[in-house]
Amino acid sequence: MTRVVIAPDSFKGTITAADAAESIARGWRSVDPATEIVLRPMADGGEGTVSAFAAAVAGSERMPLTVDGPAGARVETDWLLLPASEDAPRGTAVIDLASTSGIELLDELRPFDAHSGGFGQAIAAALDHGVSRLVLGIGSSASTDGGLGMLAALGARFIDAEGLDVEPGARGLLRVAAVDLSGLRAAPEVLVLSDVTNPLTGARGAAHVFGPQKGLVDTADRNSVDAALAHLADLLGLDESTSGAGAAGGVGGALVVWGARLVPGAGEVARLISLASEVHAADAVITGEGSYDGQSGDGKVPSFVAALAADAGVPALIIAGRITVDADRGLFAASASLTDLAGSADAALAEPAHWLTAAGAVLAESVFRTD
Ligand SMILES: Nc1ncnc2c1ncn2[C@@H]1O[C@H](COP(=O)(O)OP(=O)(O)O)[C@@H](O)[C@H]1O
Ligand SMILES: O=C(O)[C@@H](CO)OP(=O)(O)O
Repeated sequence: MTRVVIAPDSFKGTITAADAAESIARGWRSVDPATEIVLRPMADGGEGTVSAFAAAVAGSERMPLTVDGPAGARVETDWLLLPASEDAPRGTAVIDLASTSGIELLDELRPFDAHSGGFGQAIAAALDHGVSRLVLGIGSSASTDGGLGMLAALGARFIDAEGLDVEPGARGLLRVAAVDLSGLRAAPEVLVLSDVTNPLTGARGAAHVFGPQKGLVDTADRNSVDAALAHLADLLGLDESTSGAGAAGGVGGALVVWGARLVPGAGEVARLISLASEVHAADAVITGEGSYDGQSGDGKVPSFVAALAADAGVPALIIAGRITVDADRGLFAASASLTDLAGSADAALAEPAHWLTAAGAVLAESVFRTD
């Protein structure tokens, strides 16, 4: 083993992608100091997307602003201004929803009241600045509001049966009777990096798949929100089956209505950091995320990196905070779970860097045992 690429996503709630990659490298080097290690922290549109661009694009500038967070309290955040280029003469704004309306900004889950308004406010700020192009990362959201909050911040109106504006969040979504897009700001060129490819509704849709992690724990509640998303799609003329429309609680679908183009985020970030050529030149690639589970096949970082590795004929290895029984282990030549190594989820969550280093060593040993 002479060259190893380490390309994890962040481990949500515990450690950034960059720190995770360094910790894994430390563990690998403790087994084989001679291996050349290439660090390529990844993101998929969810948290860490702006950071990945900031690290990769020279001359980019953080633009601070304050928005209404997912629970209403003000959040100090920023968007990223990429330098002007031939095809974007007034610059490109990169904004991630995780930094304005993300689940990690909540003190407690608010399945009916959390909303995506702050993301719309940040987009409006970038439009006010006059940028030529928007690159929007979506994922890691706190809400299932169908993108109502975001579109409202951009000038749309969502009206109840009495003709009044509905309240923010899924609570308002459940009562929408009509939409008025006449005041919606015009979209420039908008590229959306989506962390998942799920449709808006149904068994693989926003409410049923990502609702529970946001607090929509009752099946009856998820069914109501799912039906409300379907109604919203009808009103907006959106095809519910659009790939990625179910990302970030339906923000993906709302952005399609605004005229955006949705692409799988992992692929776009990988292109930016030249991951494919690094993987081709490697003897193995290590990826990872907090929870490697049944959702991870839908365009998330580990399955994307595994596909790149398969194309290159290079073995892929995975480290995750936990690996559930429904996860597809078959994509990887070896795996390590921090929860198993630490003996409990609490222990793994308490010291992520320590257990990532241990996992890096375990994977290196497994490779050298079979060499
Ligand atoms: N160090 C860790 N040890 C154990 N589990 C972790 C660790 N870090 C994150 N997790 C688990 O991973 C979950 C987040 O999953 P992750 O894959 O990072 O995000 P997502 O699936 O939303 O992209 C957390 O809720 C937590 O349960
Ligand atoms: O925000 C969400 O609804 C989901 C899917 O986009 O993101 P994550 O799986 O990262 O929590």
